[in-house]
Amino acid sequence: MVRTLDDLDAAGAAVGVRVDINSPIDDDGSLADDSRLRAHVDTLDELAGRDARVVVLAHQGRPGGDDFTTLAAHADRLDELLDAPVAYHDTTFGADARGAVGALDEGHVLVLENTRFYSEEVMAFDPEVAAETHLVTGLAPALDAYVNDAFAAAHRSQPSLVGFPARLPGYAGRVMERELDALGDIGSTPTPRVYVLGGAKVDDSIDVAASVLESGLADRVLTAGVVGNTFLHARGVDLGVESTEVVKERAGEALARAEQLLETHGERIHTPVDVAVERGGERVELPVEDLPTSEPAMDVGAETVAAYGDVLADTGTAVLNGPAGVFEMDLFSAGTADLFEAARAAEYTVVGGGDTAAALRRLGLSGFDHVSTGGGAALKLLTGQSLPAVEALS
Ligand SMILES: Nc1ncnc2c1ncn2[C@@H]1O[C@H](COP(=O)(O)OP(=O)(O)OP(=O)(O)O)[C@@H](O)[C@H]1O
Ligand SMILES: O=C(O)[C@H](O)COP(=O)(O)O
Repeated sequence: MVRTLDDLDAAGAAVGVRVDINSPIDDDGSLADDSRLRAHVDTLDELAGRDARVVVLAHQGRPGGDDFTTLAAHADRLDELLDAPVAYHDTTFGADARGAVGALDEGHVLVLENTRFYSEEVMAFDPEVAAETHLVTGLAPALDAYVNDAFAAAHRSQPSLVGFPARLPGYAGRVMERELDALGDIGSTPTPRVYVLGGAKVDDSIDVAASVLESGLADRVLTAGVVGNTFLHARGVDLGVESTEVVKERAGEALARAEQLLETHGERIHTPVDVAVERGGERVELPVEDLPTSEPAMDVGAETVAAYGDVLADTGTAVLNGPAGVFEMDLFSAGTADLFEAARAAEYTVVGGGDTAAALRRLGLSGFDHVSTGGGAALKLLTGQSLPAVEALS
């Protein structure tokens, strides 16, 4: 059982709060999207409002990436979003950081530097070993408690995620609590359970399909996007040169696994019955029987949405991951918009995936029971696996 903020005596305490505010960064170093910061406002304002001294720990990007930057801009934006005053400090652990935490007033928030500026934080550790890292031993003495609100990073075993709770009393923040409530026990949600797998991370989606079909978590898998094209190809449909190239590039060795899955669970895996292409600047929908075509298949067609809609209307739980087409282009957004709309007919709907959440925002889709802040972390829970950072809290 994970303790929550309801169990924490916050007043006057120095509380380290691990959040996931890893965000897209513009060329000039500013934040291109602040939705991940907004997600943590409740947790941070609640703690500050309860007179905690709030110390924010977070990562941004990976070493070597263009988005691997300081958290100064994140602190500035949090200062605008939170009721509490927010300051930034340019180290994460050591005497300097401990001094800044010691000087922090009750009800104030201090954002420490990007945890991944330190090499230990890009490695995976068992919690007992993570508790001995410089990052943890160099900051924990200044803290009274640790809150993990970083659901989207909870599939990582890095020191800031699994090391602190070995040294300090650990609690789940409000984001973590909501995500675990919605996704933590997917096996007890209403049945039949249908996984709708789209998007372009084909190998990941094939892993998910294999896992949920074999464990029985999924009664059916509906495929769309490049994932759908891959299963069509694996079923022996010739999509045409362009789409076949994308499928081979995206699926790689996973293509053979898709073929095996069709052999063992083929009757539970649904593939598109029509696809949309661009012809003379117009959207044209082609039945699968009319393939191959020289244009790339960029979306599912209306017949597919109707067929999948029939399945979803009799569904207990719909789990949606990945858009049904290239939703970023107006010509190919209909499949995603209409399929997600149809999924709302299910008794309980959960949506996971970073690009999927962006698609919902862009297409103005709402009304799902739960939209996860996490990609990889959500998928782990949705395939019935546990998360190291949550285990470390328990
Ligand atoms: N038929 C298609 N052809 C090419 N690209 C497609 C097609 N269908 C969907 N996509 C692309 O798939 C991308 C999103 O796929 P992805 O698997 O990354 O989604 P996600 O699971 O929500 O994201 P994440 O796993 O990063 O949280 C979009 O950029 C979209 O344009
Ligand atoms: O954006 C994410 O998925 C999380 O912040 C985890 O980031 P990572 O994949 O670089 O560990």
